[in-house]
Amino acid sequence: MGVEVVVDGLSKSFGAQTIWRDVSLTLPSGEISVLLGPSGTGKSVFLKSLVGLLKPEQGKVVINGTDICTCSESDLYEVRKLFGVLFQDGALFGSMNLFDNIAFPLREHTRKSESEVRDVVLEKMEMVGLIGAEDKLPGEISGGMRKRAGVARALVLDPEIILFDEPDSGLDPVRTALFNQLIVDLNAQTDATFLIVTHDINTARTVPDNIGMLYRRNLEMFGPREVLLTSDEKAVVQFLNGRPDGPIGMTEEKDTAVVEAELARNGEASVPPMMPQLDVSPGLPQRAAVRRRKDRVLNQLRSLSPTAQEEILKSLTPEELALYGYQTPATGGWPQGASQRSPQPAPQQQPPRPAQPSQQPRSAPQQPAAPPPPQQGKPTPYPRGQQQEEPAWPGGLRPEEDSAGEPKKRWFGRKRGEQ
Ligand SMILES: Nc1ncnc2c1ncn2[C@@H]1O[C@H](COP(=O)(O)OP(=O)(O)OP(=O)(O)O)[C@@H](O)[C@H]1O
Repeated sequence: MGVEVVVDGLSKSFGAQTIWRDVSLTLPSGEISVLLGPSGTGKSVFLKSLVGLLKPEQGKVVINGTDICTCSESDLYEVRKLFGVLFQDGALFGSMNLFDNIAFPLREHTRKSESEVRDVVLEKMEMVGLIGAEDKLPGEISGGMRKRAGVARALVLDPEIILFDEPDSGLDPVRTALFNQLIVDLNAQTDATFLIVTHDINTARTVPDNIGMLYRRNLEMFGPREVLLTSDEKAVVQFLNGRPDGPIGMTEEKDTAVVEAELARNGEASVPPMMPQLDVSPGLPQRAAVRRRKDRVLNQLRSLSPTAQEEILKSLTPEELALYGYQTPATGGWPQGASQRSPQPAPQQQPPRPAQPSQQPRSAPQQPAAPPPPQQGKPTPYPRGQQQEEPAWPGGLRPEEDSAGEPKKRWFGRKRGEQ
């Protein structure tokens, strides 16, 4: 299983230019996260900071207990071995064929024999659908194939964290959709922690488990996909709809009065409806992260926005609803923010392993409504150590204590300006 990446209070500037400040988020183990944001908001700078290529002035990036912002060079070298990175253009050596490009990290960083190198390279080329193209030069293949070769090279050292910097750049919509499928399939096969930086709205809507957005030098929000994809924040709605009218301008954010005038003239856009998350391709193992995520998100459900709660509950099968102790009201509709927990404790049994439970929103089962139960702890179906109930929305902030015992905010649903 991939490792968790904990980012805490990270700030980065270049001279007088603040790129972003006080960024805190956790990339959950083995899950797919997407980082959105208008051009120039520092997404690539963020990726480089995660691998220690850039040094933020403040904050921590903790991976396997090591803060890579302050650790020694030798510790940083060790932590970097956990990463695979897909750069925008694949970053292949133009004079080497694909086989040698993909073999390069193995020959540089391991003592594998040539026959072992061959086995690994062919295995990874097969995973990305490039078998048969071993002898091609990067200049002889399409942009999509170059990206897949870049992914194969990122995979050869069996990384636990994989970063994708705009995997859709330069790809047509069909190739982008195919690449998105590849990302989901690779996540199922590796169970590594994925972070994707993208501008592609379809990618954001169909691939990740979690989404964040950088905007106005802040992490506007980060959390389960349902939070951002149902958000009515003006910048998020503008971004998801790809509209010119809204607070995001050409270079900087626009004046409030200009935004108001634009929205009054053109009408406010609404949040596009949720799309189902992509399923893995037939014949591949299910993503182990789906089950872990469900357990994690259901544990913090009450801290999320009402619309996100509703979407998350709609994605559960009736069996899962019962297992987690929720049931739908008789109307079949979800009350705003009142995800109802069944008064009956969920049975202690192995959870079902549905084929791909979160793929299609399921129609709400028609059951009698349960009265709102007293809030009480309930064993999780997928226990992973001590987990705590989250505070109820609004705010959605995840209180923790810092070393001075003061409450500290991290993670989900954090909005600009909220303390
Ligand atoms: N090494 C550097 N030195 C100085 N400024 C830099 C450096 N790297 C990035 N920047 C600046 O940081 C800002 C954010 O750049 P970055 O490439 O991270 O944005 P981005 O969100 O990835 O943009 P895009 O979506 O267009 O790729 C830009 O203003 C850029 O000029």
